[in-house]
Amino acid sequence: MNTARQIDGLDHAQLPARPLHLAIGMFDGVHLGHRAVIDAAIQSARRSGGLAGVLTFWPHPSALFNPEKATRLIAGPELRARLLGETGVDLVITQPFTPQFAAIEAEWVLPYLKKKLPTLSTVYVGENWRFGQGRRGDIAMLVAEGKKQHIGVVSAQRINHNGEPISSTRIRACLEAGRIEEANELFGYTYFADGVVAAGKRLGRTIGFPTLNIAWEPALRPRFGVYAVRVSGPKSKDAFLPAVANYGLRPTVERSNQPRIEAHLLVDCPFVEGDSVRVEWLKFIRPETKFSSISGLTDQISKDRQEAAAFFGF
Ligand SMILES: Cc1cc2nc3c(=O)[nH]c(=O)nc-3n(C[C@H](O)[C@H](O)[C@H](O)COP(=O)(O)O)c2cc1C
Ligand SMILES: Nc1ncnc2c1ncn2[C@@H]1O[C@H](COP(=O)(O)OP(=O)(O)OP(=O)(O)O)[C@@H](O)[C@H]1O
Repeated sequence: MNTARQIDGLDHAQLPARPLHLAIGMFDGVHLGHRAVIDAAIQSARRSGGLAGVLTFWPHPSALFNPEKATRLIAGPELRARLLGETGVDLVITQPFTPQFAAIEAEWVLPYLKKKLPTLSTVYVGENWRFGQGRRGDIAMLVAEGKKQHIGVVSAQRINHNGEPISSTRIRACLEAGRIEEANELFGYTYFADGVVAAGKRLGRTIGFPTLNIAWEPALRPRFGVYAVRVSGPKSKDAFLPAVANYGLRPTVERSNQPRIEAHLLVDCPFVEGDSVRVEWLKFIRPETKFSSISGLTDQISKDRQEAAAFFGF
C-alpha cells in the first residue's frame, strides 16, 4: 500500500519530531539498486522508531545544464513519486532542481539539508553518488561533513546484475533496444504503461484482430515493436490477461506521430473504451514494420499471436 506523504520541496517539509533516515537521489525508474539504498533507510528507521524518507529532484539536472540533450526519463514526476511511495517509505520529498539549488557548494549541502530538515539523522546514498555544484561532492566529503553536522552517512555498495552495475542509464538503453526481459530484471518489477482505452480506426476487428488502443508517450520510449504483454485493470478484477501488442506509429495503416499501444487479448476481453488498464511488458517479439499490404500485416499478426501464445504456454 502507498501511504507515503508526498512533500513538494524542502521548504514545505514540516516533519514530526522523529529521527529522519533519508535516501537521496534521482531514482529514475526506481530500480533494484535504488531500492537497496531506500531499503537501508527503511530498515534503520524501523529499528530506531524513526521516519524513512526519500529526497528526490525535479527536473533532472540535465534539463538545467543541457536542455537540448536532456536525459529522456523512464518515469515522469508523478509516476516516480508513486513508485517511491510504494517502496514503503513514510515520505517522499520532491525538491525543485532550480539554478539556485544546483549552485549550492558541495560542503554546504548537508548543512542546508540539516537546516531544512532539523530531525535529519542519517543519509543513505549509493557509493558513486555525487552532489553539490559541479557534482564536486563525493562520499568521502559526505562522511567528513556528516561528522561535523552529527549526521550519519550510509553508502550502499553498487548492486550489479550479470557483472555490470545496475543504473537508470543501463535500463534506458535496454528499453530503447527492446531488451525488455533484461530491463525487468534490473527494475525488479515488470515495466508497465497505465492508460485509458481509446477509440481506434476500427480496422482491427475487420482484419480479425480487435485491439485495445492506449495512447502512451513516455519521455523515454521503449523500442517500437511487437511484445508479449499482460493487461489488467478494475474490469478484470486486476487479473492479468495475456495479450500481444504493438507499440508504435502503425505505419502500414496511418501516418501518425503519436505512439500507441495496440493490445490484442488472447482471451475474452472485458475492457471497453474509457476503461483504465495497465499493460505490463514481458517479451519483445519483433520490430514494428511497414507492410506493403494489409494482408501482409494480417499474416504477420497471426504469427505474432502464435508466438505470444507459445510464450504464455497456450
Ligand atoms: C500484434 C500486432 C502487431 C502489429 N504490427 C504492426 C506492424 O508491424 N506495423 C503496423 O503498421 N501496424 C502494426 N500493428 C497495428 C495494426 O496496424 C493495428 O492494430 C490495426 O490497424 C488496427 O487498428 P485499429 O485498432 O485502429 O482499428 C500491429 C497490431 C498488433 C495487434
Ligand atoms: N546499482 C546501484 N546500487 C546501489 N546504489 C545505487 C545503484 N544505482 C544508483 N544507486 C544510488 O541510488 C541513488 C540514486 O541514483 P541515480 O538516480 O543517480 O541512479 P542511477 O541509476 O545511477 O542513474 P543514472 O544512470 O541516470 O546516472 C544514488 O544515491 C545512487 O548512488
